[in-house]
Amino acid sequence: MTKIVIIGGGPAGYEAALVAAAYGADITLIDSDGIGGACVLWDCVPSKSFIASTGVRTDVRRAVDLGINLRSDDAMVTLPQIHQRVRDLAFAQSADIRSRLISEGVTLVSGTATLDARQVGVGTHGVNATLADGSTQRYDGDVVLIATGATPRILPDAQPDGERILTWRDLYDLDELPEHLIVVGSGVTGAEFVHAYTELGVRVTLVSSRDRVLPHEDEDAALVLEDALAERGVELIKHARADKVERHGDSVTAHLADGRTVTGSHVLMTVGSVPNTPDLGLEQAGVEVDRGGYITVDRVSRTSVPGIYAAGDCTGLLPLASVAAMQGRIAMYHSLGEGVTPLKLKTVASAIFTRPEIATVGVSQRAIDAGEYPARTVMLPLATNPRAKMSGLRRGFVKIFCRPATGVVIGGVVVAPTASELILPIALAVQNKLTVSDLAATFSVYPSLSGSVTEAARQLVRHDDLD
Ligand SMILES: Cc1cc2nc3c(=O)[nH]c(=O)nc-3n(C[C@H](O)[C@H](O)[C@H](O)COP(=O)(O)OP(=O)(O)OC[C@H]3O[C@@H](n4cnc5c(N)ncnc54)[C@H](O)[C@@H]3O)c2cc1C
Ligand SMILES: NC(=O)c1ccc[n+]([C@@H]2O[C@H](COP(=O)([O-])OP(=O)(O)OC[C@H]3O[C@@H](n4cnc5c(N)ncnc54)[C@H](O)[C@@H]3O)[C@@H](O)[C@H]2O)c1
Repeated sequence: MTKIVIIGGGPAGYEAALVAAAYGADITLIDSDGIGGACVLWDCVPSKSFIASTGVRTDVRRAVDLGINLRSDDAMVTLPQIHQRVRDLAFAQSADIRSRLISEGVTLVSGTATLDARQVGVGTHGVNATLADGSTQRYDGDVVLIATGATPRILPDAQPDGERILTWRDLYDLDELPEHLIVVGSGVTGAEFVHAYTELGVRVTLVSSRDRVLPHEDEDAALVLEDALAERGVELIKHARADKVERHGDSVTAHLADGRTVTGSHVLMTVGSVPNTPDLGLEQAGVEVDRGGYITVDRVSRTSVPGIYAAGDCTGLLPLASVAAMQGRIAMYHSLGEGVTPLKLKTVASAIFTRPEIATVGVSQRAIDAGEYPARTVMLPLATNPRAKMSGLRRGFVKIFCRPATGVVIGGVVVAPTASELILPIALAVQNKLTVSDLAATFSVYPSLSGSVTEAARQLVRHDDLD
């Protein structure tokens, strides 16, 4: 029986354990902070649960456009209740995953693991775990999977105090809403929290080091969001890098590199993450890392040491829960000698949970514009969609990209309130190499927002696609 030791109980680690259990492997999973990982306990699940509450206020705010007079100011926010709901959901999901792992026969160890550089025999790797009582325990595996995730990046001169200078993991401990929240960093995490707090009626200032919000995402989509945020009163400070954050009593001041300052009641630092790799004993074990500390892996999750695999945010390939889980599963299939399809990032679908949501899959507009992929493209505003008109939606679009000659769909972007759901038909097309003709010939419900997906495909169909 193959002995597998997994370090880290997030999506990369627990999904790997479930796959390996199905093949009858002997699995030990060691986690320091809780099953489900940062994904379930601090990052993805809590933020999406929090945003679900703020979304109710979005609907209340928009109700007036549809003839229902609800004043969003009257929709009182009970912050402790929202935070309790967020925590309850996170802990319940963690408990669910824990029970499932135990029922599949996975041995769970609560402790902090490091690789043991001492090789016991050819092809056996040692892992030492420091347990809660301070004792250490050694576990040997034919295969080791490192899935230790990442931690919020902290700027040396902006140390979080958990009260006014915050990372996103501190937010659910606040007793009251900030009066004026400064968000530093306009990536996906920053954008989602700017959206959420604005919906709760908080004054928000966003400090962006670039010329726009979401610098790595589709530009047209980012501009729609920027416009929506501006309408809700968000102040965007562009080309601004925060060097230092200082607290004076009940206020905080962010000092920008060009000398400007921004003062508010709280600051939320969303300046990215760093991999949890420094204390794992990687160097002694010969596992290669890159300059950022991310573990170098190939498309089947192998590290530089045979038998040691790595998956998820500690590899820095694409920090998404779905990708982490897939890397973990791939590692197990490969190590157990099962058939495996190497990771293909070009088919990954992802979404940003703002209002409107932004969802993307496949090749980006930027790559097409840069000439990396020849493509035919279409951008169809939702304003032309009957369901959008009925629901009073003013913003959003569907983009589809296809190969010039064959019409095979290679990517797409959806900006809509439910873009995270609407991206699926385009993701299916990308994954299965369907053509725009295939999409165009598919019945969509009338009236529906997904009708814009089939309509956009129809606009890309050329007569020669139909030959
Ligand atoms: C605010 C935010 C929102 C996000 N929202 C989404 C989203 O909506 N959708 C999406 O797909 N992705 C989202 N992500 C990304 C997603 O959370 C990560 O990609 C995912 O958590 C990666 O999973 P992982 O298994 O690699 O690591 P993690 O979930 O970080 O789990 C790693 C685990 O390993 C443990 N560990 C670390 N070191 C050791 C050690 N030495 N010994 C034992 N255990 C150890 C950690 O404590 C942790 O429990 C979001 C990220 C952030 C920051
Ligand atoms: N909905 C989702 O799926 C979701 C949500 C959140 C995060 N994520 C994942 O996490 C990844 C990381 O996202 P993120 O937003 O946490 O990090 P990020 O690294 O993508 O963005 C951080 C931003 O902060 C800026 N920045 C860094 N230092 C700064 C400074 N001193 N002053 C001002 N700005 C500064 C950077 O230029 C960057 O634009 C995403 O790419 C995504 O894969 C996913």
